[in-house]
Amino acid sequence: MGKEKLKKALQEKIKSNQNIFAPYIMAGDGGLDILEERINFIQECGASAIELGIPFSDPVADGPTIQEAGIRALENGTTLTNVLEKLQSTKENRSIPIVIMTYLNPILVYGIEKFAKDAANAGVDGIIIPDLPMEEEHIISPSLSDYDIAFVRLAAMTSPKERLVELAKRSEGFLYAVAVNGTTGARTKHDTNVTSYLDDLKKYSDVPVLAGFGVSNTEQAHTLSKHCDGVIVGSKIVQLLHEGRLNEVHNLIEGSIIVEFSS
Ligand SMILES: O=P(O)(O)OC[C@@H](O)[C@@H](O)c1c[nH]c2ccccc12
Repeated sequence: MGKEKLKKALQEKIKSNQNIFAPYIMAGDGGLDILEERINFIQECGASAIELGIPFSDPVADGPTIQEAGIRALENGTTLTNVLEKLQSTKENRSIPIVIMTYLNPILVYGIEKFAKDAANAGVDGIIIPDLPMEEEHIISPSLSDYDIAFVRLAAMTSPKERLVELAKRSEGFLYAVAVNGTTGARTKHDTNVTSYLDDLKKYSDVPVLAGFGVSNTEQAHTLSKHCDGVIVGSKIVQLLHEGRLNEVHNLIEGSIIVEFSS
């Protein structure tokens, strides 16, 4: 469970020479009743892990696509509590690691210790908290550690080298390399300096490095994966799922993980 499960799932992909692909989905978008079905579908498409977003009223790091998905989920009555309950009641049917992405506030409201305990019990393997700076993370890291939940850190392109080195050292499960200066949202290309940023993070990190923000097609996934271990795709996946374009989700995941040999 937990850290070990996440580590193993990612290492397996790396060993079999595939790129890692971790889709982000918004819990409760389309109703909590279809969450299990969506997780199973993504698992079957060959994803290595799922980043599961908890909807929040003030999602400062998110662009329009994920903001709108969050509003739909909140309107459906989705809360951290009922997401954890759903994960708990369906955990036997799932093998793919789950990483929860939530802003800090819902955890504070829930209670830090109780959150770590209930999340572990629900089969949550890792967590990402984008609005919790490194200087404040001691409020939660001991509880996560007690319950064996991997605490994934986010690296930003604007951070100085020493900070990136420290974040890489602390990160558990994988290191999330934010690949744009801005909010989440599908883009068709990245700045050219992203590649050297990823190369640097690979040097600093003992855990896999995954690039996220702005990835929306297989070409970008391949380009970025040459400089790290794989990608996280949010907005594009959220949009395709919302529109019921499951075939395209499948093609995006499958087409991104398979490394083509160039002659
Ligand atoms: O949507 P994009 O551009 O594909 O980016 C990934 C992203 O959605 C997901 O990882 C995420 C959604 N909300 C976040 C907030 C902070 C950090 C990361 C996230």
